[in-house]
Amino acid sequence: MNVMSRIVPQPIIPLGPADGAPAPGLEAVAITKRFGAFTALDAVSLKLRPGTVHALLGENGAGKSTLVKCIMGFYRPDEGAVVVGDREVVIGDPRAAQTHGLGMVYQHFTLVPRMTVLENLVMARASVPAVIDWRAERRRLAAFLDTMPFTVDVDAPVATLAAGDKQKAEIVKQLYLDARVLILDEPTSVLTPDEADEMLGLIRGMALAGRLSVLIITHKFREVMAFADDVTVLRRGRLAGSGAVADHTPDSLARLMIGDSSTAVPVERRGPPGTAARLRIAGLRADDDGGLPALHGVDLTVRMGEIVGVAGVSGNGQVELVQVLAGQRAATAGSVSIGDEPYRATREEMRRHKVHCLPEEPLRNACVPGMSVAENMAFRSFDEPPIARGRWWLDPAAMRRAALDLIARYRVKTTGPDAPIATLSGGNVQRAVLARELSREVDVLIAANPVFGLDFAAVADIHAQIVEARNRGTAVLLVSEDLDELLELSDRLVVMSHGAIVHETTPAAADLTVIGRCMAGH
Ligand SMILES: Nc1ncnc2c1ncn2[C@@H]1O[C@H](COP(=O)(O)OP(=O)(O)OP(=O)(O)O)[C@@H](O)[C@H]1O
Repeated sequence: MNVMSRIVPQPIIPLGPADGAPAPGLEAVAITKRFGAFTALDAVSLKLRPGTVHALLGENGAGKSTLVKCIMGFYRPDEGAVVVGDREVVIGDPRAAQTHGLGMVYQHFTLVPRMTVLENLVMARASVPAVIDWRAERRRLAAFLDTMPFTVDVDAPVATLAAGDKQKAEIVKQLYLDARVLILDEPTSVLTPDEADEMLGLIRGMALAGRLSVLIITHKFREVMAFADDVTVLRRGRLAGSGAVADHTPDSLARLMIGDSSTAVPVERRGPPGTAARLRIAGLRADDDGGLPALHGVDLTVRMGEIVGVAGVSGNGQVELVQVLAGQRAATAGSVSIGDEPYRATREEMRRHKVHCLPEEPLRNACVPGMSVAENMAFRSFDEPPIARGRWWLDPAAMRRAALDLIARYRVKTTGPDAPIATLSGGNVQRAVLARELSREVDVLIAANPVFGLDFAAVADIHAQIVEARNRGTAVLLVSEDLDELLELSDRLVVMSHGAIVHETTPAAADLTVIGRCMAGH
């Protein structure tokens, strides 16, 4: 335990969630939210019934996060009200949401990795005593966990937990903070399908038992159909439909989400991959941020016109591999070559070999959040005509024109090319980066979870573009945590575990049990 662990007796405070009172419902009534001249939510209402799971659906940029942020006090709605139980409440900030029994679990983990679960939970409380009685806190948490349908190792540092356990710890944290209405923003996107089902099953069980009311943002119809009682669908900031899930099918939900717009037709892989190796990785080693070895000698070849899928549980070196190939991390040993030339991922080499990267978390890893959409879209082209004029000058009008073209072609939802890219919805940041990277000639494409957080129409679009690039001869290294995506798109599939390639197969010959075992490190 850390330096704060001085032991001083403290009274044990009773915990709310196990006190037997049923969880309240939540209502958002005619919420309107404007950003300048843009109306992100237009009189949207949503009713979460007590003790139920309610799915919130909508394409990227439909307004789901904005609605949730209005409920949780991150934003003040311009009009409308929030009702918890039978009382209208004004939630000025997220701390106030906590006092009304509202808790939020995000897509990305928020617990401090180096602290234990217990330390995280105690430190997250609204008021933390100056001197903490860790023994009493531990007893209190153990008693609380006894009332839960799952266990979490409270003494484990969060960094050592598997993704599913981290997400459980995030949920435990909210319940420990007395949340009775839980809002989950794409909670399963970092989990394997089994972990997702387990977590959603537990949540649903707790809702059925009346301990929780749950609002869940998700893009996965399967999860809606299997785990939600009710559904609300948003389209372009308006309510498109709502009702019991039992009255819907995935098709009817898809229609509510996108109206009459069409989705991309799947593209078949045409012809066998080329014979010439384009990207060759040999004995590649690299350290992680903490200086510990993350890549232990990766050997991998991608041919022209081939998609090589890299499967694996996150945290097995995939991030470091992509970073080395993108020039964001130095290798400690081994080599990478493109064609017959050594490749060190300098800007000049990336341009010459037409190497393009779609990293994870593009807002963090591939954008400057405060810069405009147009500027971010020009990162690849600002020093070339027509945007560059001579050696020193940029032509802002040419940059804007190029951005307007990409915004239209890649259907990026933004108020315009001058908007800071951080104001776009998560999915639309992703689209903007994809537009920048895929709209040029691409010989080598390195993509890490390229459809993470995208709605189903955008997923179809991006998948079609990746396969089209492959059919044109691009060598594609596709790193993904979604095995279905890899099986659908790849010519060849490898499994990465503990920083090395441990298995190779084709999708046709793939044995899921073997892949699962390799992913688990056995
Ligand atoms: N702070 C802000 N300033 C300006 N516009 C914003 C801001 N926050 C959100 N928007 C806009 O509001 C709209 C709704 O965004 P929101 O993030 O709610 O969408 P979403 O449905 O959650 O999408 P995704 O599935 O991509 O996460 C988007 O067009 C977005 O650009």
